[in-house]
Amino acid sequence: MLRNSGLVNQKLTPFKSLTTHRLLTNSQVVLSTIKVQSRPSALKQAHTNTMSQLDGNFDGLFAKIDELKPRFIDRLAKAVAIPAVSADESLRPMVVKKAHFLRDELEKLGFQDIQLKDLGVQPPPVENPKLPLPPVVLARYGNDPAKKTVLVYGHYDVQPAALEDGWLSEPFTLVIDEEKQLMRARGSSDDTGPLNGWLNVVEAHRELGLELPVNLVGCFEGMEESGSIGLDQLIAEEADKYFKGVDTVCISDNYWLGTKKPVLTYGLRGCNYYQIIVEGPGADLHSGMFGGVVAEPMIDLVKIFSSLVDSQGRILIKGIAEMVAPVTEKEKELYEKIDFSVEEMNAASGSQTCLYDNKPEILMHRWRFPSLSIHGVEGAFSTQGAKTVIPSRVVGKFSIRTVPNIESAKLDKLVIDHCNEVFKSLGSPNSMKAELIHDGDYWVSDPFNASFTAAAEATKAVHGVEPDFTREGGSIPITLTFQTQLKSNVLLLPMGRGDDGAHSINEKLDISNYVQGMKTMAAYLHYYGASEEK
Ligand SMILES: NCC(=O)N[C@@H](Cc1c[nH]cn1)C(=O)O
Ligand SMILES: [Zn+2]
Ligand SMILES: [Zn+2]
Repeated sequence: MLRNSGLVNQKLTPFKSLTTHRLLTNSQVVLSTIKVQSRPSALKQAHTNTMSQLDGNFDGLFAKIDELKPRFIDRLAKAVAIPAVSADESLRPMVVKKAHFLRDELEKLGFQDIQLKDLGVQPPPVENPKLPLPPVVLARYGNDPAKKTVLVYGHYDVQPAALEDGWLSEPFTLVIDEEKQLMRARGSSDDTGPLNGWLNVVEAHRELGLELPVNLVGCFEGMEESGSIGLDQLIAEEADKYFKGVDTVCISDNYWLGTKKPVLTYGLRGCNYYQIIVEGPGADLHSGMFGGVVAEPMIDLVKIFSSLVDSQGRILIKGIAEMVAPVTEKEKELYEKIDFSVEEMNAASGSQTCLYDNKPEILMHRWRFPSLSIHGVEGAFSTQGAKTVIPSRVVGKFSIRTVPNIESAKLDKLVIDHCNEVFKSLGSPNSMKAELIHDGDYWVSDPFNASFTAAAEATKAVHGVEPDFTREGGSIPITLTFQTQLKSNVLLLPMGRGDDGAHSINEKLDISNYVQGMKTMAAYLHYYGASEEK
């Protein structure tokens, strides 16, 4: 269980919803009317039009985003209030409800061709074999052949959260901490805040009567936190249909490395998630009557767990290290230049538990080496007190973050064979099954393209500094699929900070990151729309 960070004496304001929204009607939307024969000359014309509307600076657009801040916070408050936890089967209706909320917001903002794509039922392993997957929400804004098309991806599902885990306030209520100028709620940073950012950018343009410089295609899923199940297939099916003509993909679903310097991200680790089911006695038993007499599933599980990884974070499963790409001399130079420190790492984890004492090693272990994490045990006693029970069935959960050049299928075999061997060596009469729950590939790309350049220019325009180019230790399973299926570049443009507490207790998004993030998104669209190449 995660512990309370100990923050006290804050000035807290539960966010009060605004009751009035002034929205533009469709007739107020300024869409380009340029009719074109050839794309390059049309693009040039379109660039001139959209950039000239801004007169070469973003002052008006940025001022509008500042002005609309209360409305944008209101939208976020409404969105995070829906507990769309994809990993909790009982909350699946809430995930679907949030898809409907998103659809309604898109409709109000004048998005077109809004579709809720049904992905069928969730494949095994799953408790309820009829559990429907939440829909993928597709929408477009503008369809002008003279403009470039940017696909923006986000996810509306969130990680689980419970007050008793140590949250300072109810996780599905947006709370504004006035003193720290931050918004706290599950999903504020990962990924409801950034997803809302795209909607807000469109709203700011509409309010100004300012044409969007690109066509936008929105692809918003509700299963990212559970492996993006079903989305690969949808992207393959829609590559030449809904997604036809997409020039680049922009994902805002990760974080700055630290708390001050904006970054653009060109790499992610993958994630293969496994479970180990150990079963024995027919029911949970009294340990006084059965302890020492029956084989305990929890004891077997702990033995297997301890064979996976050591306390220094070294993976003990044979054959994995051999698949990892060697570190090159040139690569080592990269890490020194990144703005980060051991202190920032410790501050983000709220502890002094870092396994490495220098920046390059921390970054390499976060970005380019695999890691194995043990997440929890289903079926085991986990609350306060001292219950003397022998659980009859336990399900252990762990995952491996993957990196170049780990082959996913080969990894699965190594992991499952390892678990089977260790269990066999225990000589236990219990039964054990190790299996993959879901997986998603790692992704590393070349950041030298028009989309990254536009994002770097946008960052400079908003923050006054050049961004660092970073990789990310987390995973966004669908990134590689977009790149391969749409044959396009993918840019990761993070909104939140490294200390946002995504997946942890007290997840937050600084109000400045929300606002500056939207300005960066908006400027990015303008720079990218005006760029000569894809
Ligand atoms: N913001 C990205 C993110 O949090 N991604 C998840 C994806 C995932 C993979 N398996 C389960 N969830 C992450 O944990 O990195
Ligand atoms: Zn996310
Ligand atoms: Zn996440």
